[in-house]
Parts: sequence; C-alpha cells; structure tokens
Amino acid sequence: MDTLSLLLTTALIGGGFYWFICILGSAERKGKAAVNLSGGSIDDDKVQDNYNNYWSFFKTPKQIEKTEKVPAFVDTFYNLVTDIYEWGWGQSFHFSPALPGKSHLEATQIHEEMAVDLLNVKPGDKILDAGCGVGGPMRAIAAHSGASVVGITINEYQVNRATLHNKKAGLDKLCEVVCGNFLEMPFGDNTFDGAYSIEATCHAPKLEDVYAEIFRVLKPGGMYVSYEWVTTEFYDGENAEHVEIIQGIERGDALPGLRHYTDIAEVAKKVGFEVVKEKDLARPPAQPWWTRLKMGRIAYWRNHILVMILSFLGIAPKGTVDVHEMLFVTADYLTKGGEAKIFTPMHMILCRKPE
Ligand SMILES: C=C(CC[C@@H](C)[C@H]1CC[C@H]2C3=CC[C@H]4[C@H](C)[C@@H](O)CC[C@]4(C)[C@H]3CC[C@]12C)C(C)C
Ligand SMILES: C[S@@+](CC[C@H](N)C(=O)[O-])C[C@H]1O[C@@H](n2cnc3c(N)ncnc32)[C@H](O)[C@@H]1O
Repeated sequence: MDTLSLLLTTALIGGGFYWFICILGSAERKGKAAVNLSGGSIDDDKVQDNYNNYWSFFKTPKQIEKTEKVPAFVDTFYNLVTDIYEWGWGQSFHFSPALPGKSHLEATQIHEEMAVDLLNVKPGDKILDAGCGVGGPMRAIAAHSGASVVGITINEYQVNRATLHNKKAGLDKLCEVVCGNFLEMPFGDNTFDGAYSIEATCHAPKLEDVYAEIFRVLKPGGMYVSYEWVTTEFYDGENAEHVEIIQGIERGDALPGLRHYTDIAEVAKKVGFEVVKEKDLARPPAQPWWTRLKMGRIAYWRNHILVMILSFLGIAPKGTVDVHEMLFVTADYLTKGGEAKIFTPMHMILCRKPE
C-alpha cells in the first residue's frame, strides 16, 4: 500500500471511530456524549461494586429493612443510570403519549406543559417539582408558565447536572434545584402555590409519606398533579407472565413495589387532599407511549457495542456494560407491560389542598 492510501485509510478509520464514539447516539444536540459516560457521584473504580450492591436490594427478604434503605438504593440507581438516560433519551426522564406529526421532544414538552396547565398557576408563583431528575420538565414548565420552580432530587449528581442545564438554558433565575429526600423535605409548611411530580413518587416505599409531605408544603387551595406508575385493571396477580413483567419493571427501575391504580386516589384522600380528577393518560385515543422504546431497539444494540468498546478502552467505568444491559432488558419489560395494557406510567391524579 502506498503512503497516500495508508493515510486515507487511517483517516477514514479514525473519522469513522470518532463519529461512532463521539457523535452517534447522543439524544439531543449537544447532549451527553458517549465518551463522558460516568457513574454519577460514584468513583469510576466503584461503579461495578455499586451495581452489584443495587441487585442485593432485591434479595433482601425483610420488608422493614427494605423501606428504610429505599432512598439510598434509589440514589445509587440514579448515579448508575443518569448519564445513560441523558445520552440515550434526553433531559426529561419520563414517557409521553406519541403524537402524530410531532417529534419525541415536542410530545415530551406537551406532556410536561399539560401538568402545569392543570395547576392554574400564574407568573411569579412558586411551585415544587418533587423528584426533578436533571430538570427537563422543570425548564419546560418554568418557560411555559413564568412560575418559578424548586426541584428536589435525592441524587446529588442530578442536582449538579440540572443546575448546569438551567444556567445554559438561561433559566437559572426561575429554576432552583435542591438535594434532599421528598419523604422529609427541607421546606416550611404552606410554602408552595402548586406542586407536581412526574414519574417520581413511584420510588417512594409508602406513597402516603410523600403525598403527606407535599400536602404539608402546599399552601391551602394549592393544586398538586402527579403522573404515577401503576398496574391497571388488566393486571392479574395470579398470571405468571403478568407477574414476571411487573417484577422486571421494578428491578430495572429501582421500584420498591408498583402500586395498583386504585391505591392512588385512596392515599391522596387519606392525607387530606380533595381529588379533582384522575385519568390514565395512556388510554386511547392517546397513541402508545412505548413505541419510542420499541423503535430504539437497533440504537440500543449500537449503544451496547459502543459502551463495550468504551469500557474495554477504560474510557467508561467498569460496570457500565452491566448497567446498560440492565436498561436494555428493562426496555423490553416496559414495552411488554404497555402492550399487555397491564401497566401505565401516566396515571394522572389532580388534587387540591382544601382552604
Ligand atoms: C420514570 C423512570 C424512567 C423512565 C424512562 C426515562 C427510562 C426507563 C427505561 C430507560 C431506558 C431503557 C433503554 C436504554 C437504552 C438501552 C440505552 O441505549 C439508551 C437509554 C435507554 C433508552 C433508557 C432511557 C431512559 C428510559 C426510557 C423510572 C426509573 C421510574
Ligand atoms: C424517573 S426520574 C423523573 C425525573 C423528572 N420528574 C423527569 O420527569 O425528568 C425520578 C426522580 O425522582 C427522584 N427521587 C426518587 N426518590 C426520591 C426521594 N426519596 N427524594 C427525592 N427525590 C427522589 C430521583 O432522584 C429522580 O430524580
């Protein structure tokens, strides 16, 4: 081979490698790049141990021990998955019904804006985002409503990511992020004009505890809306296939136990809320929320190869391949749960704290 061909071949392979690793698979323009995948706040050499530790939670037999350990276990989970979520999904860690003619990003934003529209808040009001992730919904909601949003997440790495994104988006005046447990929030009674949680309270070992906290920090007359992960009326606890799907969803999403849809309003009333409206937003005519997961299957394989290469080269921490594989498997359980109609991630409940 002459020198020119050698140079051209090297440039082609190098360029292809750069494209495959640095560009491909980033969920949004300027989103998280594959070369920057990390274990969140966990040191690189501890990612594998933390992943193994995550699984030990599901082997613990005692319910009480489990309940106390849930926030720490959820924190570990988000250290492990936050970068992969941002890289492969975007800054909003939730589902939304597919909307014909709209992109995933647009459908996501519409789903988020719907939440704040239900709260009847006005510019200048202060609202709470319980379980805010890296703040995708918070930014959309602040920009749409003009209200200022305080988000809380148990995971410190997410606080840093969200704060960075808020600044970059020029929304740091309206959006604030606090690290803390939504089961005992560092806010005074009657602080917020409204509150919402998007696919987050499913991590609470007892829904009553988080709803009671939200009730406490809301001003009288304030509204609260939540998108809940629940099993539907089609779920049959005696059906082995159903049970396997639901347990698969719990294992891959750090859930201490999925609730049945009928539990939600019951708990809301128990802590003192008036239930204004309740609806599964996944019901027809809404288009399936799981099509985005299904369509991504080829991209997941490509991502998996990429993660394996990066781990092999020592660029991604050891253990990232296992975390990615866990998500891959979870995507399948979620899709099955949606197709079988036994599970929904968008059971909406709208509540009011009485005057
Ligand atoms: C509300 C929660 C999270 C919901 C979703 C945001 C995530 C649930 C499953 C995740 C994913 C599955 C497959 C991943 C894929 C293998 C990878 O290559 C790229 C990222 C995924 C698509 C990832 C993205 C986020 C989810 C869809 C729970 C935790 C309560
Ligand atoms: C699936 S993410 C959803 C994030 C955000 N609502 C969104 O839609 O992008 C769930 C969020 O709930 C938070 N969370 C779970 N348990 C928590 C707890 N006990 N206290 C505070 N935040 C918690 C997680 O840290 C994470 O940010």
